[in-house]
Amino acid sequence: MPAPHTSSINSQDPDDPLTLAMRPSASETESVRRVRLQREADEKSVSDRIDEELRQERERLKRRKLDVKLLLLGQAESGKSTLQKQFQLLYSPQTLEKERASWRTVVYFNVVRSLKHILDTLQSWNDLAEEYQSSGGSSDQGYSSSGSNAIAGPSTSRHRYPPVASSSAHRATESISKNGYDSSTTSSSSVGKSDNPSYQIANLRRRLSPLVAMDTQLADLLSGGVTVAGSGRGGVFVRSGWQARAIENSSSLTKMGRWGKRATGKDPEAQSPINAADEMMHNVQRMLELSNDDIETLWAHPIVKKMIADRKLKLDEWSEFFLNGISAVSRSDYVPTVDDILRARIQTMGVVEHTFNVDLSGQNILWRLYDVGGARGQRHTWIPYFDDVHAIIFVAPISAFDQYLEEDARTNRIDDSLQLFTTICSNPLLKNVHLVLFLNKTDILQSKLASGLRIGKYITSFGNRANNYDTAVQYFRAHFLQVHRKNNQNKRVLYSHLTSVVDTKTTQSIIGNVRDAIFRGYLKSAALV
Ligand SMILES: Nc1nc2c(ncn2[C@@H]2O[C@H](COP(=O)(O)OP(=O)(O)OP(=O)(O)O)[C@@H](O)[C@H]2O)c(=O)[nH]1
Ligand SMILES: [Mg+2]
Repeated sequence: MPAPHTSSINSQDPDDPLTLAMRPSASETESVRRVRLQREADEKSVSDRIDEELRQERERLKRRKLDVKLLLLGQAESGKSTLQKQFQLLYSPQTLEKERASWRTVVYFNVVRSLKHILDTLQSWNDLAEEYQSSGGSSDQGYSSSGSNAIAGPSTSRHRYPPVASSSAHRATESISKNGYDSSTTSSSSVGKSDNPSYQIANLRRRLSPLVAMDTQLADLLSGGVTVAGSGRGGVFVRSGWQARAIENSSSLTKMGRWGKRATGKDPEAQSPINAADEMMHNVQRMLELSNDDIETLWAHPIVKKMIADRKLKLDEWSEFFLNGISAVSRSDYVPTVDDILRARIQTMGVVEHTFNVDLSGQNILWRLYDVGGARGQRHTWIPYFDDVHAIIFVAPISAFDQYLEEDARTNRIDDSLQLFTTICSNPLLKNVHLVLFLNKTDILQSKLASGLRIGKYITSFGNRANNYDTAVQYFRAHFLQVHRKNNQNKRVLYSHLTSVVDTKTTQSIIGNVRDAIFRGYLKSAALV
């Protein structure tokens, strides 16, 4: 059916009132006629263009109807984006390869945030640290509120060099040399001169402060300067497209010669934001390289180890991963490996679409995978995607029994996952959707139980069950299955898997099974249409 505006211009019916109204007057001069004809031709070309756009949009929607749509849902930090990376690695490895350099910004940010968290925690416990000192950091007696300033050691005012809080990357590197970061003037061995742990920590704090001060600038670079309430210790919310910004930075860095030359300030391009970002990344890399020994010393420090063992210092999985591998990360030629990319952590903001071409039984089908932000403040953005989705993978981290939501410190994370799963299972819009449950982070569950953490301490209904992996998995699985059973009017099947989505080999084989099952459901629903 033609669009209304075309019918009014082209209508040829002589009795049509609009045609009558638009008929040229009998006294129309030649020049007026030419102008009128030109105007009508212009209007027709605009109208034809709009018609063509509408036709293309209809085509696109028709094709879109044939695409498989898959939503990844679950609370923050459950592993949705990590699972999305595994899909990407399997079906579009070249795009992950292209993004590889951009992940360096995220890894640096993860390292800097982790150092900040360690130093802040040490500082906040400094009043209680006397026993740590007197026991050489190996006491089992825990902390006492002795009121000493032991861990932080000399107060800031007694520091030989004031800590650097400059927001300028350039000033920060300058202060690194002044503060003795330069390995030719000071090395980490000077830290070890004193046997006093508080002195050691204070010294490390001072030396690492310029690097730690880069935290906000790295966050701004990743988020494009958009700060969102609820960006927690995990870091920063990023929208889709953040890689493009970071890739631009990385490629211009490569052009500069492997972090080599710095902008002189004479080149007008040096004033551009990209160059400011280049310079900042260059400085962070140099700081990391020069601080490598200090980071290793801090990370291996008996007080830090003891605080982790006593659970006074809680670190996220990515913190431990990158601090353990700091010597590789701090090298000037560091490029994140696939494993690093799978471990790197940034919070997803809103809903991000990823597309893959999947070949199945001779058919090439486009899969649209939607990765969502799982924090509470992000969940309202999911709803528009419920309309025509074919399948959902719900990711629930069952290692999180001893953790609480960052957005609500009173809610246990397993409870939150179960509540969220209830709302998904009971949503009428989703009643025919193929549902898959990933009970994720089983590797972390295993190591937490091996370290003696007791589930019953955090989840009272676990009671006196055996505190081992099989019992725990059975218990958590039963709870999720029960939620599904109670909210399953349509008698749909729930497919569940025990996963550790950082493990590429097993995850990719699970993805293969999930893909086949989703595709069977998709073919059935396509046959019904
Ligand atoms: N060890 C281990 N780490 C995991 C696993 N799954 C995810 N992670 C890590 O957990 C962190 C958070 O994972 P993400 O995939 O970013 O979490 P998300 O669900 O996308 O979080 P939001 O975007 O905030 O909703 C990352 O550092 C991952 O590497 C797992 O099975 N085992
Ligand atoms: Mg995410």
